[in-house]
Amino acid sequence: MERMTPLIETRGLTIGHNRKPLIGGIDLRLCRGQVLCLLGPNGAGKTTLFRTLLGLIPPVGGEVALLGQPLSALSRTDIARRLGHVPQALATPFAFSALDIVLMGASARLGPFARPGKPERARAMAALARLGIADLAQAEITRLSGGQRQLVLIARALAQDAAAIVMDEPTASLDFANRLQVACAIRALADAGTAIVLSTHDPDQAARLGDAAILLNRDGVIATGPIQETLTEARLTRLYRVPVTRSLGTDGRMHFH
Ligand SMILES: Nc1ncnc2c1ncn2[C@@H]1O[C@H](COP(=O)(O)OP(=O)(O)OP(=O)(O)O)[C@@H](O)[C@H]1O
Repeated sequence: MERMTPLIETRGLTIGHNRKPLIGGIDLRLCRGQVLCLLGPNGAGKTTLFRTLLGLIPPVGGEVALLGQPLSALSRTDIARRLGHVPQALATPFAFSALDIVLMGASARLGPFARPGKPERARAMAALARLGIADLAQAEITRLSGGQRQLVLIARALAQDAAAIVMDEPTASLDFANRLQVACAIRALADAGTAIVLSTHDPDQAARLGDAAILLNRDGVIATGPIQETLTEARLTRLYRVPVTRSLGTDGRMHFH
């Protein structure tokens, strides 16, 4: 029974700010090992949806459940146990080490005054190792490349031991090589069981990484469902309000122009 409980589920969710609805009718269901890609033009409401899923702003209507529990009944620590967060970029001027940053995730379950101990350090190191960056543990975060910093942020979410992670444009500021490396790391996490919701402005990336997609613009939810059926020419044209064509590469993957 537990295996069937979605990690994230929304029912009739309306998101918005200060009780003013932005988008309604959001019905999501995300299970173990799935990657759900959120696509939409600037200002559509992707960050607003993430902040709602994380319990940082209240829904204007409808419900969010994490592992079957209504979000409204969960404390911040309970939410952190269920849902990790990878922001677009790390905004810190401080010379934290990569390990310091990941320890923040590993300590998310501790009380506000508890100090991380051996188990938290072990969890943090294991998360760095899973992303192939254990050798960067002592490196100063300000000296890492954008791609390495993004992997550290993903390791921080992983060290939280949450079953699901939301990622706000995790590859937005990265060059081509770093984008591929981070995308591979994300897919590997999902293949190992983590559920991931990510926003992206790149339909090719969504086609490569995603199992499902949700398309949002100011008109609302344009489509949601399995990736192949959702990323159609007609729907992307409607989403972005420019003509979009879809082709199949020699690798069998969908590409969009
Ligand atoms: N704190 C806020 N208070 C009121 N309105 C806000 C607030 N934050 C965002 N908005 C508005 O909500 C709408 C959706 O913004 P949001 O940041 O969720 O879009 P987005 O899809 O993440 O955009 P982008 O792709 O540019 O990151 C925008 O019109 C924005 O101006």
